[in-house]
Amino acid sequence: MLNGSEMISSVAIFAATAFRVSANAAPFVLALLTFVLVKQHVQRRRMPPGPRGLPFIGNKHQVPSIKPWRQFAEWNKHYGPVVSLYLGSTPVIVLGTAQAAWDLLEKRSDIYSSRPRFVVAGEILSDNKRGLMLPNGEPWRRWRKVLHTGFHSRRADTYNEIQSLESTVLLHQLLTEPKNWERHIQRFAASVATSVTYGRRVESVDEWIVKENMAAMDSSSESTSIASGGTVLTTLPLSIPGKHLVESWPWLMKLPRSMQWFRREPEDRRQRDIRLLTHLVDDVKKRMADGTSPDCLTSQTVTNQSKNGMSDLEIAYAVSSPFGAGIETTSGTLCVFFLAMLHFPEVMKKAQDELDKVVGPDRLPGFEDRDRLPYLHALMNETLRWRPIAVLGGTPHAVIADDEYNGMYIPKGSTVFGNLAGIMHDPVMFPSPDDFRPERFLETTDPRLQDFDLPFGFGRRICVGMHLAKNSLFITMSRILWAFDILPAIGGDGRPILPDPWNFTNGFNSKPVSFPCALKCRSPKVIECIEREWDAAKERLGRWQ
Ligand code: HEM
Repeated sequence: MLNGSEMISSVAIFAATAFRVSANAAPFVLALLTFVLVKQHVQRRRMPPGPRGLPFIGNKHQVPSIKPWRQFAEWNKHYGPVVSLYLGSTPVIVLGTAQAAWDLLEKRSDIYSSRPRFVVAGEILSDNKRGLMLPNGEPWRRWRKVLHTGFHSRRADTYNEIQSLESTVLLHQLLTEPKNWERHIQRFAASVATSVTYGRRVESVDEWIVKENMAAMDSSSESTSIASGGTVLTTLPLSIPGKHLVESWPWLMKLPRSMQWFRREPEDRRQRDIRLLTHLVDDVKKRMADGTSPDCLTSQTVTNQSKNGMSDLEIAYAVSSPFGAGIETTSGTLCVFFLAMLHFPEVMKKAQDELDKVVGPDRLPGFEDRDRLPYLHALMNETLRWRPIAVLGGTPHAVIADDEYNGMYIPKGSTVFGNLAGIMHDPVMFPSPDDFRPERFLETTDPRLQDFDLPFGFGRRICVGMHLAKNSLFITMSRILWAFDILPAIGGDGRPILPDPWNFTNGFNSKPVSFPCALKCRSPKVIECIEREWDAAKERLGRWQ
């Protein structure tokens, strides 16, 4: 929807432009506008079905800025698995079933793997150095290769040691300070990210490296949200009046630089980001030189600089990607896990029975138990399905050539959302979708569900940190359930507090709004084991200090 400042600025610009247009040019402009409208109307009739919009603004007024994925899912229910709409002059395609998303974003990924234009976050804020927002092309391929080399399946397993040690720290924190469970989870996710990226762990989410990086990522994801198909996904308060406008009217970039009011704040932020990201890489280089840096994404990428052909600055931006993409997604999914355990205690009990049988009370579960814990594995998949954090499928895709799907025309330049919030609740693929039933992943013979990658996106853009994320989820979920019963907190009136299972944040990633819960240690042996393992872990963690 157009906000107040957008509306005022649009009218002002339109009036100023109209004023300058001479009387002779007016008929030409009118003809041009009519042509655009007629073309859009004709094109729209061949496109997938969808809600009727208005001239110029399209469906902007119908897309809520709060949790737009819910409206998208409603439209998919009403119009079918492929829906089209317009946000301003940008055609938008919303995919509401996994099949439609696989058919287009995977099978045709040669044309569906680009990104929409991100004027503020991509071009101004990061000078096109944040790969998540880069269109399909050589710079994105170089960026992606660095991250793929750092996090492909076998390489991700080389980080098991730090994930295991960090999850031991997490258990100890949950044991000694259970009230702050959410903060401990965030610290775990942040520390895994800094360790695998810069070979340096963090003791607290208040450490500057986390705070500074999160601030950099926040400003980037704020602008990304705004750009994702016009004003959809606007979630954070905007500090730059009229910043939206340049996403809808990129020709404003052609104004003399001094008149581009929307530039100043992101450009200042860019200088700050460059200083921070360069400092982090320099620190790793220094530790590489004196032989104290553990193997990490930055050390690998710096070592291979002549092969990957990237500049120092490109490397600094590329290796920072796990911060933006990996912390909130991992910690948010773990919060969903806590929420689900409160609502479905019978599932928790089943997983604990499996852990007791396979692991027993005398040692912590480890990565070596992975293949012998099928129910736990199914529980992890069900957590990712029940409430996907990347509600709209992460950053939207863009299609770079005209296409046709089941007789429907999809124009080049469309923004495409794989609406995971809707897809994961498609009752045909997931019967009784609101239930939390890990069994659905054990009963299925569908290989796409047995090897469940759907929560991680599609095609060439599929989450590059998927294996690392799955390892983090496995080790934390198995150890937490092995050690604790997750129970509702007790309110002042003596009654259990059960949080609303739909109370989620608005935003690019949507996670449960903070809620209290109680953690009860399952046996005295568990406490002994956590204390023992924590003592042993402290020394080994020294490598990542
Ligand atoms: C539970 C945790 C996670 C979930 C649910 C998740 C989900 C996603 C999704 C849905 C996408 C969009 C894919 C698409 O465009 O089709 C994505 C992209 C991405 N993810 Fe993750 N992610 C998680 C953890 C991580 C971690 C730990 C890392 C870091 C190592 C990471 C790095 C990335 C990157 C760099 C991209 C952009 C890929 C590109 O544009 O080519 N993610 N993720």
